[in-house]
Amino acid sequence: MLKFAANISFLWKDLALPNRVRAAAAAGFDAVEVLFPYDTPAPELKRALDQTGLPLALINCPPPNYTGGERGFAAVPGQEDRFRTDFRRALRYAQALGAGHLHVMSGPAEGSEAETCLIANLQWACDFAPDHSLTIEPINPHDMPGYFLNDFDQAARVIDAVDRANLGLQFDAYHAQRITGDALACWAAHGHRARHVQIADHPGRHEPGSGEIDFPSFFAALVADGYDGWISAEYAPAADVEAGLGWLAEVARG
Ligand SMILES: O=C(O)C(=O)[C@@H](O)CO
Ligand SMILES: [Mg+2]
Repeated sequence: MLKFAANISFLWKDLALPNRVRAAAAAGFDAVEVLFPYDTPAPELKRALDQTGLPLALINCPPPNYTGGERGFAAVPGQEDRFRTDFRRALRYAQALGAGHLHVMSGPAEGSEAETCLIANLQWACDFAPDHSLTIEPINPHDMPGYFLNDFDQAARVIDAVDRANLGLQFDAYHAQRITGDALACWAAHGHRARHVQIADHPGRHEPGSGEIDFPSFFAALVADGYDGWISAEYAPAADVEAGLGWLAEVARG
């Protein structure tokens, strides 16, 4: 059975973070994910998670000092010490909250030197946290110009080169559609590497069903392929969050 998480960095933005967890539980989600939870004291968030019983599926690395700064350092040559410091902090936060995955952001870079740097940093991180699941996510270059990891073949190459069991692909159907023009074909090629899935339709990055991605077929492919990880709703609600949740009942749960 497919399991759905609410990305509470995108959903219920008008509420305080702990209350977004409560809203996700009330709306029927099975988990939450938070991109950058670091401005909220971990015990406050933990209390809401414990009260609702919702697990935290994922957080992003790097942690603090992110706001207004770069989107990670993992692929930036010369920033290896910064990467390690950030990673250790993010890991502590992930462990305090029981976060399932840590999404390691590659940051702004280009070229083969950056790829070599990313591979070495990920090998270090995987070995530093062998019991923790790490993910990398290709992000489309229109939304995040200059971000290093912007292609699924590139992500596959990096994952294979890192060669650690605790690193996997974060497959975002919206980015897959925007990068390749065909999210389903992209899933067919790369889904076997996926540890975590995120969804939004394209264009617009709104609710599934609002754009061109065939989500019933996408969900059917996940089921057929035995995908058993989280599917996180990482979209900008077209209007009210609850009013846009018809897809959860109708499309995803049949
Ligand atoms: O932008 C996305 O898509 C993500 O999943 C984020 O983790 C990037 O911050
Ligand atoms: Mg995403």
